Amino acid sequence: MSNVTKGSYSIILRMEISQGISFFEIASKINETGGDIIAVDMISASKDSNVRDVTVNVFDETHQERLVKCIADDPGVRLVNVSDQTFLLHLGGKIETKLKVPVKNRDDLSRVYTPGVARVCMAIHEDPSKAYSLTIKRNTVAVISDGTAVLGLGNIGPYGAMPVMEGKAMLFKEMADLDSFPICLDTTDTEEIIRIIKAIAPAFGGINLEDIASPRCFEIEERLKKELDIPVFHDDQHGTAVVMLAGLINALKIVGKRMEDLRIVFSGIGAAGVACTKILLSAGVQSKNIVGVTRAGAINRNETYENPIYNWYAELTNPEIKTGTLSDVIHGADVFIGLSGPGVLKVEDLKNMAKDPIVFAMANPTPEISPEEAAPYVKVMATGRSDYPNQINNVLCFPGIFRGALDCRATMINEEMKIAAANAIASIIGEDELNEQYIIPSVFNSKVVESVRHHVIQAAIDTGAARRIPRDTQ
Ligand SMILES: NC(=O)C1=CN([C@@H]2O[C@H](COP(=O)(O)OP(=O)(O)OC[C@H]3O[C@@H](n4cnc5c(N)ncnc54)[C@H](O)[C@@H]3O)[C@@H](O)[C@H]2O)C=CC1
Ligand SMILES: CC(=O)C(=O)O
Ligand SMILES: [Mg+2]
Repeated sequence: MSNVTKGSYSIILRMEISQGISFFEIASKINETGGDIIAVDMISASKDSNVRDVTVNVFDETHQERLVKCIADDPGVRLVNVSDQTFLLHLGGKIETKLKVPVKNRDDLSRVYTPGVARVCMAIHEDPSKAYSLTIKRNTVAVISDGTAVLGLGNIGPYGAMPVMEGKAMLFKEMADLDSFPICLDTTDTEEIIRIIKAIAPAFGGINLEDIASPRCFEIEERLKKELDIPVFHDDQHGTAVVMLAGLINALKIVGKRMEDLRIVFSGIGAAGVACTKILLSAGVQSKNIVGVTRAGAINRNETYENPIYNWYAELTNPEIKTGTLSDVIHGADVFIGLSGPGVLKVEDLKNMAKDPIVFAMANPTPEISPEEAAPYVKVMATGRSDYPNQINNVLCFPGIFRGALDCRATMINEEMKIAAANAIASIIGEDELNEQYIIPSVFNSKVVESVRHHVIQAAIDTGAARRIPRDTQ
C-alpha cells in the first residue's frame, strides 16, 4: 500500500493521438495495465491527430505511474497533460462564504452595515448573550489545527493541514448544516495556541480542535475547556473514541464477548489512542486487560518516559508488565485497536490473537494492516477508510455531537454526552442487519446525525450542561 493513497481515484490523460493509430489500441493498453476507462472526450481534431481527454480510474500512485509511462512510451501518442481529479476538485479551495440576506442597494447596506448595524452591536454590548441570536455564533464552529498530526501524515504544518480542515468544514455543513471556519495556526506553542483560540472564541458556538499532536493536544484541550464557556472538543480524541466504542459495542454482539472480559492491545498512544482507552474504561473494559504499544514497544511501569502521558498509561495498564514489540504482546488479545501508522500489524500477529479477533486498524490514510491481508484471520475488521466496509471514522460523530451541543447551547461536551453519542451510533444498526461487514452505519446514513443530536441533547440536559432546551426536545 502506498503511504499516501490507496483505493481507486480518477486521472485525466490528455493525449494527442496520431492519425492512423486507432483509439482502441490505446484503450487496450490502458485496460491491460488495469486502468478502468470511465470517459473519453474529443478535445480537437486535425488531419494529423486527435486530442482526447481520457478519464481513467487507477488503484494508487504506483498504478498511475505505470499507466502514464505506458502511454508516454507509445510512439503514436503525445501525452499532453495528466491531471488528477482530486487535485482539480481542490483548485481554489472547497468552501466559500454565502450571504443569507441581500446587499443590493443603499437600503440593504444601511441595515447590514453602518449605520443600522450599530444598534445591533450596542444591543449585544449591553447583553452579550444576544450574540447567540444576532450573530453567526449559534451555528458556527471553529475547526482549528496547528498541522502537527494531520491524519497519519504527521507534522506537515498549517498549510498542509488546510485541505483536511476545509474538508471537515464541508462535512459539518453537509451532515449537520453547521457553518464552520477552517483555521490553521502557524505556531506550535501551547500557550500561544490557547491564547489565540480564547481570543477568537467570541465568534463561535464551539471549538473543534483537529490534528494537534499529543501530548500537547491534552493540555490545550483541558485548558480551553476550563477557560471557555463553549464546547471545546478535540475530534481526534473524542470523535474517534465515540465511533470506535459504537463499533466495538456492535462487534461484541457478533463475537458474543463482554467488555469486562476483553483483552485489548492498542498500537499508538497518541491523541486518539489515549481517548479510546479512556472511553473503553468508562464502558467497562478493565485496565488490567489493556496493553498500549508505541514505536518504542509496550508501555510498562518498569520504564520512565519523557512523555507524561506514557507514564500515566504505564501506571494504569499492563500490570503484568509485558514488554517488547507489538508482535510480542498481541498473543491472546481479543481486540486490536490501531491508531498509529501504516503496516505495523502483521498476519502472523493476527494468528496469535484469541478466537474471533476484532481488528480496528484506524490509521489514516493507510491502516495498520490492509483488510485484504487480514480478512482470512479476523472475525470483524474495520478501518478509518471509506473504501472498505466498517468505516470507523470520527466523521460519524462530530457533526451530530456539535449539532446537539450547539442546539442546546451546551457549555461543554462531557463524558455522558459522548457515551450517549456512541450508543446512538451503535443502535442505528438493527439486530437483523448486524453482520461482520456491517457493524457501523455509513457516514451517509441520514439517521446518524439526528440520532446523535437527540441523544447528546438529552444527556446534556440530564447532566446540567445544556443552557436551553430546544423546542423539539421539550
Ligand atoms: N479513523 C479515525 O477516525 C481516526 C484515525 N486517526 C489516525 O490515528 C493515527 C494517530 O492519530 P493521533 O492519535 O491523532 O496522532 P498522534 O500524533 O497524537 O499519535 C500517534 C501515536 O501513534 C504512534 N505511532 C505512530 N507511528 C507508529 C508506528 N509506526 N508504530 C507504533 N506507534 C506509532 C506515536 O508514537 C503516537 O503514540 C493517525 O494515523 C490518524 O490518521 C486519528 C483520529 C481519527
Ligand atoms: C479522521 C481523522 O480525523 C484523522 O485521521 O485524523
Ligand atoms: Mg483528525
